[in-house]
Amino acid sequence: MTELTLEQKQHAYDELREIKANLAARGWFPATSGNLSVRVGEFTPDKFTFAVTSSGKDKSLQSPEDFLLVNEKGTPVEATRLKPSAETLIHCEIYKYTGAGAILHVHTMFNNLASELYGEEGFIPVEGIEIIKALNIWEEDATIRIPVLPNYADIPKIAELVQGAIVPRIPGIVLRKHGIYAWGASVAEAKRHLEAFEFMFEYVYRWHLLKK
Ligand SMILES: CSC[C@@H](O)[C@@H](O)C(=O)COP(=O)(O)O
Ligand SMILES: [Zn+2]
Repeated sequence: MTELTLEQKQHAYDELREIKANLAARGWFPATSGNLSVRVGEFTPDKFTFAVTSSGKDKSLQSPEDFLLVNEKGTPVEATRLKPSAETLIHCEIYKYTGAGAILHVHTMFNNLASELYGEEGFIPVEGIEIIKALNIWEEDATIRIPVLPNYADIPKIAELVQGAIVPRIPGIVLRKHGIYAWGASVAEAKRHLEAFEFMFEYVYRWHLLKK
């Protein structure tokens, strides 16, 4: 596998900086929550590198210590005192089993509420709303199920469940009362998917209240 160039690394950090500021402006990183990553360079399911947010940072602020490069095991590939996101192993599993190019994780009120509303079912059903097309699902009145996993404190225990939870046409997994991981081939695609999911969660929750 060829070495990453400085330009590749800088490009990944620039992309992360831009999407981080965009999502922060929406209030999608309350209380230091959330993490983001972009894959860099060559990919095989057993060997890849990605840039990820460092752990515990206020993601609404910018600093020179916001990102670092890690390998497919979530281990830093360069000497650094930065710690990768506590949830890096979940990113590792998503990359391994989807080959995605970028992953965005946010905690929002609506993803937490929807995850709890359907937590026992293990998926959030979304029926027939137009924005499903943003996931590249074009059939009329499509019904989709967004997977929900339990929110164990032990991240490796969650990571073990990721492979089995991935539904090929649904680029996202929700952790119950925690948040969503949305991915795509690029940052732009992951952002479109994330925005669509968040719209769906708000719809599902509000519709649930209206129906009563
Ligand atoms: C401060 S609550 C959020 C964390 O526990 C975690 O869920 C999270 O999303 C951010 O962790 P981080 O290690 O900064 O990537
Ligand atoms: Zn989180």
